[in-house]
Amino acid sequence: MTEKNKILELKSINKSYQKLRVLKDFNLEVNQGEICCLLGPSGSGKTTIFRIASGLESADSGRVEKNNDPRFAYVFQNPRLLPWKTAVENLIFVQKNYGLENETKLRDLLFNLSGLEDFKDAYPHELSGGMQQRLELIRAFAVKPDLVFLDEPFKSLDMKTKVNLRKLISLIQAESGITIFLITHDPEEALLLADRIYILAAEAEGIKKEIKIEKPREKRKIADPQLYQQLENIMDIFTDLVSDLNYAVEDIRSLF
Ligand SMILES: Nc1ncnc2c1ncn2[C@@H]1O[C@H](COP(=O)(O)OP(=O)(O)OP(=O)(O)O)[C@@H](O)[C@H]1O
Repeated sequence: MTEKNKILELKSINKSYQKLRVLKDFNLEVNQGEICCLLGPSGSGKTTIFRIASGLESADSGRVEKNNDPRFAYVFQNPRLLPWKTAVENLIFVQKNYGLENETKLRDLLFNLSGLEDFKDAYPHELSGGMQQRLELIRAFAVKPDLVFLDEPFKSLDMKTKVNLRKLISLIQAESGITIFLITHDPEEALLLADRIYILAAEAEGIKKEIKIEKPREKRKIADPQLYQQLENIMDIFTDLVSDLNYAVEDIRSLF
């Protein structure tokens, strides 16, 4: 990879599961120090892209290029914490892979920022779903990664936890310069967090549109006319992808 600002690039990726073609000649790039978001409807191949980009799964053909052997960290849709280890032991466990187990100050900072400072010695089953997701998130940052993959990290979280997690990600990213690759189906989440959004079409059609959000993250509000217009544009694209059920109107009227 020659361009300095790219940390990850997917080139001409093809992927099928049996007869189902999920990715066809798919291209995408993630730039150093940005929050890059992949936004798409359910089943459009987001998790498949995430797994291929992060090296958890191989493509049928195509190339994944990385710049300077970046350190990856992952946050999955459902927390994958080690149930037999306490919260702090979960962090130490992943830090050990990189010789970072003595980074006590970093761990303390992450526990404080996430509001989990009183739960360092709790086991995952003693934490609520939102707390587990926060722990999973700070565990990813605890390894001082170059690139964090977030696969729908806010799924099934309540509003307050979502807002807090967004703030946490935004602050750490802004101050550390860590690159984030966020996967989501929620346009609002993408607009509030991302510097750049790739909108994914359904059925192996690739990227439908790329949007850059210039406004500083801390000043973004969905009610802002500019951002709201972007949201409308995204919703229009999504609406095009939604199945038309009008064919059933007569049947619904007659059968109920
Ligand atoms: N291991 C697998 N074996 C067979 N089919 C698969 C496999 N993984 C994914 N698929 C199929 O590939 C398509 C894309 O799935 P993927 O999970 O990448 O989509 P997604 O956009 O992440 O969806 P969601 O938002 O619902 O998680 C789906 O039709 C899914 O059924």
